[in-house]
Amino acid sequence: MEKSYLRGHFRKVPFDVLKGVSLEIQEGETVGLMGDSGSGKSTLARILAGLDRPTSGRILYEGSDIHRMKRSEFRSYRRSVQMVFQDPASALNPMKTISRSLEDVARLAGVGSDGIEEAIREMLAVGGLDPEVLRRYPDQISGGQIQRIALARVLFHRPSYLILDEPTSALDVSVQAQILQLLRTIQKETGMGCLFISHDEAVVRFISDRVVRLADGEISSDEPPGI
Ligand SMILES: Nc1ncnc2c1ncn2[C@@H]1O[C@H](COP(=O)(O)OP(=O)(O)OP(=O)(O)O)[C@@H](O)[C@H]1O
Repeated sequence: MEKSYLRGHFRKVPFDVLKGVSLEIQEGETVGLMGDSGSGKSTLARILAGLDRPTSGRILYEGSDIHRMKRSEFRSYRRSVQMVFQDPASALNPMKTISRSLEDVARLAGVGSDGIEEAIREMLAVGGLDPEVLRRYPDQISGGQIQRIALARVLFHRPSYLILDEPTSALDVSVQAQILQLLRTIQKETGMGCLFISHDEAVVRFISDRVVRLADGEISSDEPPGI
């Protein structure tokens, strides 16, 4: 798969970010993706989540090219492959309490009025969150709590795959460790496949079954030293 962006003010020149990238993630597998800043990690993540298109090449899901799917199939793909970003605060409406935001998630997932309370309880449990957070606004809770809420929200859609783009980079080391532990528990319980993007080698190695590296637009497998 290839991806080029057009660059330049007067004359647009294509800039190749991804050149012949090939990556397969098996069900239940966690692949760590490392690479320097600007190497194209987020570009690849967005393409895999169906938020952007490759310039050429295909994204196959259960054997089907996602950009040749029927609209309803593509929508279902978008639900099956969820993404968590580095700055989840921006994904929460600052004008709504956490309770209202979680209620929206449940409604969007098709939960009726009588199931909302139970859905919110489930999200709190998955994120290991105190119900106390419900009446607060996003700027009244910690970065770790926001990331737990972000995880609980996407997991409510029961995704088959989760793409995490630097999900713990903005957090203190101790909070980072708690979120990674939570992720490990969730991975074990759900059997989800994950693509975990980080520039932090220790974090990537802790969470991943295998690690790949993106450099010069290409993917190579990254073996730990000594193997
Ligand atoms: N929409 C866009 N239009 C033009 N160029 C873009 C666009 N999005 C990203 N780029 C460029 O593509 C390259 C790869 O960006 P990308 O964000 O994918 O890298 P990254 O590896 O995730 O970087 P970081 O680790 O700093 O987040 C960068 O040079 C960036 O400037």
